[in-house]
Amino acid sequence: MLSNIKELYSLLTRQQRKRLLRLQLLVVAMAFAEVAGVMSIGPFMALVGDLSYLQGNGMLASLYRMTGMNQENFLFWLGNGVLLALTLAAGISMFTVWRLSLYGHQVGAELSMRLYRRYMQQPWLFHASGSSSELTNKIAQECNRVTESILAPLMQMNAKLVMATFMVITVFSFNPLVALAGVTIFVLAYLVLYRVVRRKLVANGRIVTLAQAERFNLMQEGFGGIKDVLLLGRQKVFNDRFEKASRRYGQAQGTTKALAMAPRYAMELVAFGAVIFLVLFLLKAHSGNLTAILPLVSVYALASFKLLPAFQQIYTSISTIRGNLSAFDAIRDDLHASQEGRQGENGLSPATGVISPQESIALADVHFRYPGKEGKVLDGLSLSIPAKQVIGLVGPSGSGKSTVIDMLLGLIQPDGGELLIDGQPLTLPATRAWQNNLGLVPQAIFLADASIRENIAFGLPPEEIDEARIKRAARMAQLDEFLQHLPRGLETRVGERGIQLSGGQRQRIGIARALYDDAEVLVLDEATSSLDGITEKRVMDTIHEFSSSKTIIIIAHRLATVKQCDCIYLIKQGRVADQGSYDDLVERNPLFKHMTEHA
Ligand SMILES: Nc1ncnc2c1ncn2[C@@H]1O[C@H](COP(=O)(O)OP(=O)(O)OP(=O)(O)O)[C@@H](O)[C@H]1O
Repeated sequence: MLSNIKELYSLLTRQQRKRLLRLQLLVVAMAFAEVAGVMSIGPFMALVGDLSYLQGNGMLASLYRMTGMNQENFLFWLGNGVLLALTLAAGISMFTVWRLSLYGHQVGAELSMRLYRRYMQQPWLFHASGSSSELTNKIAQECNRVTESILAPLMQMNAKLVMATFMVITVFSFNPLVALAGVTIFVLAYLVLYRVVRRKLVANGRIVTLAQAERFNLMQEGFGGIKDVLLLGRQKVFNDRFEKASRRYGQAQGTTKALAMAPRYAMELVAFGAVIFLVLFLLKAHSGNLTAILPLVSVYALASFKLLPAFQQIYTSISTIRGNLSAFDAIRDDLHASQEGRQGENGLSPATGVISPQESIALADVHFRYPGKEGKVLDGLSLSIPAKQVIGLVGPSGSGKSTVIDMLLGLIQPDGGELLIDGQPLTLPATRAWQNNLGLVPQAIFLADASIRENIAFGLPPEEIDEARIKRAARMAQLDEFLQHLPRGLETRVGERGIQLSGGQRQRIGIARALYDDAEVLVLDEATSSLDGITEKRVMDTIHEFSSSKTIIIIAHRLATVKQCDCIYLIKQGRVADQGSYDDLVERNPLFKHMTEHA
């Protein structure tokens, strides 16, 4: 557990470490205030028991003589003084606890920001081969567990440990034997309890992590594929699986919480027993003189009143941390990686500048294999796309067309071969500038639960959206007529993932999105497959209209879509099998001819 805490500390930024150090001063101040508050009760109780103390030579007697008050008044004001000391101590404690809790939660929030930033910066392949529910779970759930169940308890424990140490030292100075006996009893009792439950806590932590990941997965699968779920009648399967995972989660989490809190009652019993034993012991030692033992008993009673919850808090913190370390395990590697990434963050090319192809975009003898997959998807593929022309990519399903597009877009890097812009290889740092000039309409268009306007200007804050560009893009994507029928026009919300729209409407918003930035290279990956013949023709005519100013790459299964292309590449098993105009290919290529007949 200590090594994990050290590791967590190493993940803090320099400012966070400095702040933690400053907080320690506050923690020490709190401990002092608490101890002073407790100690001040001693002299007061001594005086209550025996007013003759005021006649002696002690500090209290000198103070009494200085004030010139009568005995009752002095006792009254002394009582008020003690109360003030206790109030001050409570105030400082409240303030410290507030600052500590704030610190823990701010660090937690920063960790989740770090993870979000890291995942957002990962290349396409990272996302293409992973699960988005896993990432969401790590940021939302595991980070929350680290915050609530590791960082926050650590902060609490930090304060209580310092306070308890100060308190024990002070009690020690009053009567070492009594203090030693008391502390030994408590520490031993807690140690025994902790040893007994430790294993259970670790096992529970793992169960919580696994069950929670499964719950997130089921939520994403269930709600994401609700249409299939409803049609296939799989609700029960999903419900059962969710129920099982939730039960496991509830059971483990409940047990962990109970195990962290349960010893309180046993410990209260031990504490009361100890106080009774102490009173009896002191009475015996002072031959039954109650006045003599009253101050000592009051200090011990108040000290244990403070120490008992402190011990309990330390124990609860340790068991909560132990039960949730698995949450830290789940995000540890990503957090380390995010720390390394932070240094390189400035190295990311800025979103400024564009690379504008004047002659050609080419792939030269490229090879590519998806990580973890056996065969090559692209196997020595070469093609050249003249600038300002319209090019079609066709081929059987799975032949590698989308992979070619991802490579042209700079989303994946070839294992061998090169992407050449005007004959120059595209370097990694220049990729951002290249992408600034690209517009893509993907097969599956992601729509956010926002207005049509916000979806066209995807990701831009509303104040930065250019109205003229929105209108132009909507017009070119043949959205005008559709928008006229909507009472709220561009303000209409589309529902999550555009659920309130038809496939064709979604596609046209996707096309408008690609046109919004007026990119010089447009890539349409099955972009018009959901449009009816007439709308598709209108969209394609508009696209062909600006073919003299843009380079356009079209993937289509419906071969009529690529009929007007200047050149068509036929892709087969990761290579270019043939190329030429539509008519040429129909005439000479049996596969192409076959495809036209069955399109
Ligand atoms: N993210 C990925 N991870 C692993 N393999 C992948 C991934 N994406 C695609 N593949 C594999 O690569 C091969 C080519 O896929 P690709 O999507 O490029 O083909 P395509 O010609 O565009 O197909 P379609 O016309 O059906 O869209 C397929 O066998 C596919 O299983």
